[in-house]
Amino acid sequence: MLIIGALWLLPYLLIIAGLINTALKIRSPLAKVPGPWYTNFTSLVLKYKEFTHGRRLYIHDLHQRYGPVVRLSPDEVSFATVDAIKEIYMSGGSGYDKTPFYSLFTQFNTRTLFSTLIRGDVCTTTTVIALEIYMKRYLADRYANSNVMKPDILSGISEHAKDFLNQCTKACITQGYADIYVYLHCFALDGVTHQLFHPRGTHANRDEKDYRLMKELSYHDSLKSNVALYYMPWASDIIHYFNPPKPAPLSNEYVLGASATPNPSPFSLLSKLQAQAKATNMPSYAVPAECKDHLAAGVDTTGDGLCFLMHHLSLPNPESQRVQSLLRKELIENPATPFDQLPYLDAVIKEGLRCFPPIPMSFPRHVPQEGSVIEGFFMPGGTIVSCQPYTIHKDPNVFPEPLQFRPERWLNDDDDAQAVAERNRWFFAFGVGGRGCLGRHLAIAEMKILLREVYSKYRTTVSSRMDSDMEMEDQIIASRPKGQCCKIVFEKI
Ligand code: HEM
Repeated sequence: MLIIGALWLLPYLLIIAGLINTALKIRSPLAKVPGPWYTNFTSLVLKYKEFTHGRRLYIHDLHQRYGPVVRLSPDEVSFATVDAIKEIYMSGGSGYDKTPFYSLFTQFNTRTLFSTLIRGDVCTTTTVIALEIYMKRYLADRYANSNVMKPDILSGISEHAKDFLNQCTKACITQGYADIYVYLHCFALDGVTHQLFHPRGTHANRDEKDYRLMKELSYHDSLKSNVALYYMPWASDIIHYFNPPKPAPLSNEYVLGASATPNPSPFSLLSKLQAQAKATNMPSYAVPAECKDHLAAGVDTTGDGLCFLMHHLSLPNPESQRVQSLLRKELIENPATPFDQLPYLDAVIKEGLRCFPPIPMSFPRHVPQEGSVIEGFFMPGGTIVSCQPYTIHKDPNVFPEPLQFRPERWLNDDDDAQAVAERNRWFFAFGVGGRGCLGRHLAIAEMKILLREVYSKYRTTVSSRMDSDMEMEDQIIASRPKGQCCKIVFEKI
């Protein structure tokens, strides 16, 4: 009775709570950060943009309007300068830890290198104690350039590049074009599994079962349920009820089986992980979970990056044709030069990753508890801060005419060495610092070997039957060609 009698107070209490909340927001240090007025009070617009594949472009647009520091929500700020990159990602383990966003990437309910948030992180929501950051140092030698450049690894990648070209030329004979999106993702799967599991790597451009495995990995649409899970982990049962997680029987079966292979090749990641598992009491799922993580990290990234790049080189405009001809000239004139000593090839790959970074979206981190000053603004502890390659790579002061695809901007003879060095500092496609990409050398070797295989023998053009959208479409962290199809004609030279 008393409670019902006091109900008339409720609207007043809500108004007072609202006013206190507003006053706190206005007094928050983040109120000083440039950004639309509503981002001081709500994250709803940002969440809506994330839910509708629009986060990256929304943030980019805000940077163009408000400058290099932009408030995205009452507790999130985006930066677009190299000094901010240094502070957030390279402060030598200073405590800008990954946010719980990365919990979306656990594998077999186990945290892995990519989804571990902090040093010595102990997983509370899932079943197993995390792999710690030291694991990265331990595994790093498998991805070091000196390991990737071993003949056993390079010959495997070359073989897979030949399979790719073989599929494309066969498809051109039978249907007049090749859907390179499919065959490039097969190539990326084969390349990464060669490194992970040899001799149990896949041959997706030859083998029907491996091809289906690639399809399972690369053709999914899980953005909305992942965004919902991130913001409402407590509602996971309801979210899964309405949007059940896509089963991945082929990849799970493959990874579990391959991870148990006895005596994998000494250069493989698996050999190192198995040695570690023997020497320590690593939980049983840690080895397959780590392998699945690297599989996921290495397929869409390399496949999408190559797809955007080859599509661009094949466009029917004089500039694309010019770049393709120059690339071919370098490859034909230097058949015996190792692929990592071809400057124009290197510049083409770099420019491709600048214009079309496969992970173009922010890599979110938490400000350490004591707070920090970034670009002159105080960020309270716990603020989410990030930079996104999509915006970093388009700064016109560093990359003049940023929308133009110009490999020459990476060559010393085009400009002075200082400008090129500065551009390298702003190159952010693989992230940087302690949590930067582990597979970068492998990815670059794969891309170079494939482009050499194709462009030293073939001219490529976009097919007249190309009817798919090649716009970048945001997924949860990566972006892929929207239509997931890219029809290219291969013509022997
Ligand atoms: C063009 C291809 C690739 C691109 C653009 C790329 C990009 C990235 C980026 C931006 C990050 C950091 C993300 C963040 O900080 O949130 C990352 C992390 C990572 N990448 Fe890659 N990646 C590529 C290929 C690969 C490959 C082939 C592998 C391995 C087989 C791999 C394994 C990893 C791993 C394990 C991490 C997590 C590192 C950590 O958290 O300490 N990546 N990658």
